[in-house]
Amino acid sequence: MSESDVAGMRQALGEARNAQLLCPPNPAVGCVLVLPDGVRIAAHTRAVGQAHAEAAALEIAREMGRSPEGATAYVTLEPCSHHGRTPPCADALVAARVARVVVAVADPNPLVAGRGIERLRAAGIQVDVGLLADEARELNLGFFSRMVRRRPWVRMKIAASLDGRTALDDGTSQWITSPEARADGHQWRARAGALLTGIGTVLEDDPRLDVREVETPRQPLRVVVDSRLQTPASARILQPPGDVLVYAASEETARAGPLRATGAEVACLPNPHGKVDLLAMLNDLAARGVNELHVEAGHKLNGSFVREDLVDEYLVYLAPRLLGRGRDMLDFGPLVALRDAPQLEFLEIERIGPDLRIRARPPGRDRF
Ligand SMILES: NC(=O)C1=CN([C@@H]2O[C@H](COP(=O)(O)OP(=O)(O)OC[C@H]3O[C@@H](n4cnc5c(N)ncnc54)[C@H](OP(=O)(O)O)[C@@H]3O)[C@@H](O)[C@H]2O)C=CC1
Ligand SMILES: Nc1c(N[C@@H]2O[C@H](COP(=O)(O)O)[C@@H](O)[C@H]2O)[nH]c(=O)[nH]c1=O
Repeated sequence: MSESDVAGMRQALGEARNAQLLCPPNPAVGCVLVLPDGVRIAAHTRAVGQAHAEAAALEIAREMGRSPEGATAYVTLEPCSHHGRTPPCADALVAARVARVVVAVADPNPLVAGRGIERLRAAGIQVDVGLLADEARELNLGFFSRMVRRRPWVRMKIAASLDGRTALDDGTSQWITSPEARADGHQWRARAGALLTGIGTVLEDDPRLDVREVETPRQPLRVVVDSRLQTPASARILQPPGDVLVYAASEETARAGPLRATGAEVACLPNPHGKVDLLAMLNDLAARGVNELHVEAGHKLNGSFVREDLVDEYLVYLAPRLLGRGRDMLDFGPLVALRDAPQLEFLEIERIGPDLRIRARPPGRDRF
């Protein structure tokens, strides 16, 4: 593939990034059409139920009065071949008589993988697959996770002091990190399909757990893990905007009734210890279309996620202050030997205002 192919795909990836807040549960896809005279038309997936990237680019070409015939299309994900909420993009590209399609990565959905590419090739279109595939996959890691593993990509956000405390002993935690770091945290909230916390945090912090600090076209689903349904009907997390889902270990109707009356959904997924079954919950969230799950809970629930090896990525904000005694980040262990310590790799370390943002993953975690 040539330098201009790489440039075309880079532009398509940039387009896809612009769709990341907008289109969940659909993947964020970018498409760049390069017409035979070199004119470029770029588009990305629109909101759910509206045009996919390829259809959006073809529509722009039509509006410009330009024919896409003979064009090269750069797409960050294999064009779809099935009738979902919109018609198949592979058919639209065939009907538009494009000459060549460059695909970054094949669709991970086992039911449709490869079919779009086959459809294009069967129509005589040249199809090249695999350009900047890792970047394209990374951009939609949540969608890949839901399709392949049947669970969301779990990103755990923790805000702590440099000595690793997330609250004082009495539970006071607002605020440890700076306004800049908190706004950055909202950017990560905004791209998630769901935001999750535990009943301990609901009772101590009464969080809203919505997206306020950045502009967003959509509010994620808010999820509370609350085995015994202790969430008070007055909790701020139950207020608008957006939907709320409470996972319990027993559906005690006396407690579930008032919660449901607020509009929240209550789902019962017990584990053998009388708590919420976290893996079953992840499967359920995936079935509901959640690609990325943003966890913002206290040390107990965070610890359970780690113990069950369910965290795919850590998003840790460290403030340059010391709290001494107080709540930890993660309540798990004690480990009997250092070799048993879960191993991570740093992915990225950034300065956000006065704080540090560290992203880390278990090695090879994104290879599924
Ligand atoms: N700085 C930060 O980043 C953050 C700090 N915090 C701070 O954390 C503190 C609250 O921490 P914590 O009490 O640990 O709250 P959590 O949010 O971790 O909630 C813990 C509760 O979740 C319930 N739960 C249900 N199922 C499970 C399961 N499978 N595994 C574990 N827990 C389960 C348990 O209660 P039950 O059995 O009744 O269901 C448990 O007590 C507050 O002080 C808050 O300010 C909170 C969030 C972020
Ligand atoms: N203390 C602390 C955080 N705490 C997290 O933010 C939640 C409050 O959310 P909301 O009500 O939507 O503003 C709280 O329950 C906890 O999960 N976050 C941070 O970025 N920095 C901080 O210092």
